[in-house]
Amino acid sequence: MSTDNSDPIPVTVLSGSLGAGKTTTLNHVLNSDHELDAAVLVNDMGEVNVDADLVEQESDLTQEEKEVIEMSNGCICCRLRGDMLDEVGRLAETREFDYLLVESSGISEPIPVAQTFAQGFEDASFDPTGVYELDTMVSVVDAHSFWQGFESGQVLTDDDLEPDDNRVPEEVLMDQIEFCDVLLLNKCDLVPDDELDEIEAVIETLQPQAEIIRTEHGEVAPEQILGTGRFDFEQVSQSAGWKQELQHGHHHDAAAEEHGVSSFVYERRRPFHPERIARTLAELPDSVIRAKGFFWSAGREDVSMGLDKAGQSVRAGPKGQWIATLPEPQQQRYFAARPQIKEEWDDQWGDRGIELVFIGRDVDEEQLVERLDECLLSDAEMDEDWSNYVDPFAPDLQEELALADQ
Ligand SMILES: Nc1nc2c(ncn2[C@@H]2O[C@H](COP(=O)(O)OP(=O)(O)OP(=O)(O)O)[C@@H](O)[C@H]2O)c(=O)[nH]1
Repeated sequence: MSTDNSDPIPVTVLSGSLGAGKTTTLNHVLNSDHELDAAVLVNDMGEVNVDADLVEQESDLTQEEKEVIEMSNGCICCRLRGDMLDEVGRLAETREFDYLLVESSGISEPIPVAQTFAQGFEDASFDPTGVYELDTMVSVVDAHSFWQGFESGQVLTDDDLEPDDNRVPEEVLMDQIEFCDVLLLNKCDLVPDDELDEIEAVIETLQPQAEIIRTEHGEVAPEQILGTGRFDFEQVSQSAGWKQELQHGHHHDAAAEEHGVSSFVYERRRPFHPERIARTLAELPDSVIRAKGFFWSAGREDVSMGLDKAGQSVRAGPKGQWIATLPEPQQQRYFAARPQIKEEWDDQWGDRGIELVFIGRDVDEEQLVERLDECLLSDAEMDEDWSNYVDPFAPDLQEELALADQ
């Protein structure tokens, strides 16, 4: 069976940390669905592409039925975005197959891969839109090393990533959890059930919309990750728990609460004292797994500061603009689109304020709120000249938050 030439070829992308079980899952699916006429694109960081050999060896499918394209020495999401499109373009022209499976390497990030398929890539010779259609974004998460995954504290080396990209493994893991349609919690054979329940409660809070499937040795039914039709760029971009919480308010999840997993929004219309909040953010308790949002730092009325905490990694710094600093016509457009902004407008400060989401396990919410409140300017400080305050934040979010005396 092969697809009609005019139908777009569905694509499933598997992301996941190194060793999470992507290849194992891929082999399981290829071996259990013999009707499937799939091309497999494997992107691996190593010089020798072991994964492609594995896929070839273990699958009964003949070379004619299945094409394995190896791509080495780079990460799909950056250097090889163009190369990946060249390959899938060549595949689309010369081979007939029903389905494209992409295994992206351990540190590659799911969002750029999805963007490449959904929107193409400016410098590439091949435009995938209309030829390919992203069907399902799958993230394979290693249950056995789940907690360590948020504690790496490592910095990826220059060899792993583009020079302007200095993200740490827990941030990439967070993207994999937050940006997927189906999440395979793999290696469940190595973890006791009560701990799996706990891990699942955390994942559900970080990512309330994906389907979570527990697996052992990647044993998933092919139809759970192929031809699901679940992918929708807009929807998945909005699916992260912190975004849902900011946009739609708090949602009670009994299962999560039973396991001590909670989330809340901290919202104030007053600036933080820059040094106090920098210290507090740098010292957030380990129980806070995820924090995200924006805040107003006194003395920096020109920009909104962003906060992005994933596991041990914390970034805070200038992120965006306040609507209050935009030219009048642009402000009017915001008011028209979101009347709530106008309703909450402050005569003096406009939309400046604080909105931070915290997600964690066994977080002492009361204590954290108290600590954050202490970082707000006092009434006396509100009348001070804020321009004398020291700004401890880096000029952008490229650097992790670190305090000089720590
Ligand atoms: N115990 C156990 N081992 C597993 C499971 N799934 C995979 N493994 C083993 O974990 C190791 C890594 O699995 P792979 O499928 O190669 O992982 P990967 O995500 O493709 O790894 P990279 O391609 O290196 O990023 C292999 O030795 C697998 O046999 C599982 O569910 N349980």
